[in-house]
Amino acid sequence: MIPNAAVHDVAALADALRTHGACRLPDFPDADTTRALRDDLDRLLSEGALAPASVGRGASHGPRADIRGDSTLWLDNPRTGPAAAAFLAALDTLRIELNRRLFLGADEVEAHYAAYPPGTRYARHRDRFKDDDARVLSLVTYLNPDWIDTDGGALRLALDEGEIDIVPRTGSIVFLSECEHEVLPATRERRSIAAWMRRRPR
Ligand SMILES: O=C(O)CCC(=O)C(=O)O
Ligand SMILES: [Fe+2]
Repeated sequence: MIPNAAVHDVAALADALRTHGACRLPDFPDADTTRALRDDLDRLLSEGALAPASVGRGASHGPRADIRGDSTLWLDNPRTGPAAAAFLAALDTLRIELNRRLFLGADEVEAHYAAYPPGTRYARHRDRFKDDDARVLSLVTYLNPDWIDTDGGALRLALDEGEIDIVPRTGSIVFLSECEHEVLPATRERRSIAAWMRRRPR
């Protein structure tokens, strides 16, 4: 079982990450912020602002719909609205508090909007690249309030205690970036924000 925590209870969140490697934040972001982020993503999608995500690095870098089918836009892109900037600031506050408790040494936050068309997936992977351990903590926020379990699209996390499926409705899930996970296909478009707390290259 993955514990739940409130975002202001950073001690509980840190404890869950230490003991389970993952924690749900069912009430983060709050309802108003969630609505504003959903509206922002709605607008960006209607403007065609998201682009097919790439996988890999260097020469092998490029879109691979067989591995991941989402389209993305970074939250710090000038086309995003004020809700995106406010959410990045909230994530940064969380980063600082978690650093204090977990000694993550995370220097910065990065986040992108993502939309998975029906039937697309993200094959099992780690958010750390083989040659780069910059990402220490992953956080995914779901923007699909009327999602039902049979819509599919679960995030499947491979934790020490076994595989756990997260329904991508609302709220956020936080997990260690070294943990393997995959996004299962859904019957409808699946919207989210994927964020990472990471070390700056030194
Ligand atoms: O949307 C999710 O549930 C996870 C997305 C993911 O694994 C990623 O973007 O690296
Ligand atoms: Fe991932």
